[in-house]
Amino acid sequence: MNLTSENTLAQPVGTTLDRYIMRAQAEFAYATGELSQLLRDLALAGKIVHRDVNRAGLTGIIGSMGQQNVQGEQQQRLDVEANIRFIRALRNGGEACAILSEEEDDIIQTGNMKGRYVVAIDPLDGSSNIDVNVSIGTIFSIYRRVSAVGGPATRADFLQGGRAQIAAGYILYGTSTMLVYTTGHGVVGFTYENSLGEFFLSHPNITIPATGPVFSCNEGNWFDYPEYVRAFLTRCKQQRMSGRYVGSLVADYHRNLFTGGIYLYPPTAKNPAGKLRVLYENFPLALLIEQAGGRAETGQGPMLDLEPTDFHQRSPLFVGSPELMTSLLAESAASV
Ligand SMILES: O=P(O)(O)OC[C@H]1O[C@](O)(COP(=O)(O)O)[C@@H](O)[C@@H]1O
Ligand SMILES: [Mg+2]
Ligand SMILES: [Mg+2]
Repeated sequence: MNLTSENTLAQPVGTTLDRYIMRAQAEFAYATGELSQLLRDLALAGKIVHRDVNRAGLTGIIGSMGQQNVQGEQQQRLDVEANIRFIRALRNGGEACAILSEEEDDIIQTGNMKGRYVVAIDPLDGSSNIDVNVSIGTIFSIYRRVSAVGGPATRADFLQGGRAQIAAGYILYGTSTMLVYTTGHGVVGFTYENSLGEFFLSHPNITIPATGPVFSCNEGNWFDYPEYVRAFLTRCKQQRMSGRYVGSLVADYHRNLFTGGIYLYPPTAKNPAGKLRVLYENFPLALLIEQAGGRAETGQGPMLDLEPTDFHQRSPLFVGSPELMTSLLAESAASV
């Protein structure tokens, strides 16, 4: 037998998401498999949205839907498409009793009354980049319900607070499609293998570098930024850090997670309470970053300590490498 050919033959393809989830589940004696199934349902919808995103220009799922969502934002066709895909997958999966989506005014009761989980979701993040072929994503947050199993979900199920999340993650539809999530035991990343239709383990233990070369914010809002934010950004520039801003939260966040850096969406004149939504953007990304060794803040304290009051509540978001966050907070403290 020619050894070289044996070494090159049948290269292992890696650990599928399914297998990884099963192994992780086996580590928890009390695990019932419901959360595992929920993660699979999200991954399935993610695969379909990956396909829809990839061929949007051919299938005509581009452009505006000609209607607004509860945020007063123009809905893109892919926003609506992705929303339908995730709701359907979670409804059919049977584990989520209710869903809160960026694209829906109120809670969606799935009819899975026995379901023990609720999901808050941003089905398509980075809507302004959809039609220009720039990376976009999906962001999700999972809670164990506090309402009685067997009945409808309630507001309280979604307003438990960021530290009550039992899992959170995102799917990035970029140069490759990746699923990144945490169940409170570190952060793990999977890459989608198109030809096999499977997510494979590619990043077993993601941690953010203590600092990094990147600051990320929409400087078009510069004149609205609080003084301490401008002072911090000025120092970043004096240190010749690089400004990087895709305009898709998931893509900017993902880059910084790997290179080290800081993402800032401060209050602006247009969004005095901040632009990004607490329940399906800020909380899930804050849980992930803390699990990866970074920090997330509102400007008034840790993001995960914010007590949510409304489904589509917004807040400022500052998130990234611990050392950069510490110096931003020092700037803020000095400005008081
Ligand atoms: O255009 P701006 O003001 O910089 O805002 C961009 C931000 O808004 C968002 O597009 C908001 O998310 P959605 O696309 O899900 O509404 C973020 O992805 C992005 O970081
Ligand atoms: Mg978003
Ligand atoms: Mg969105």
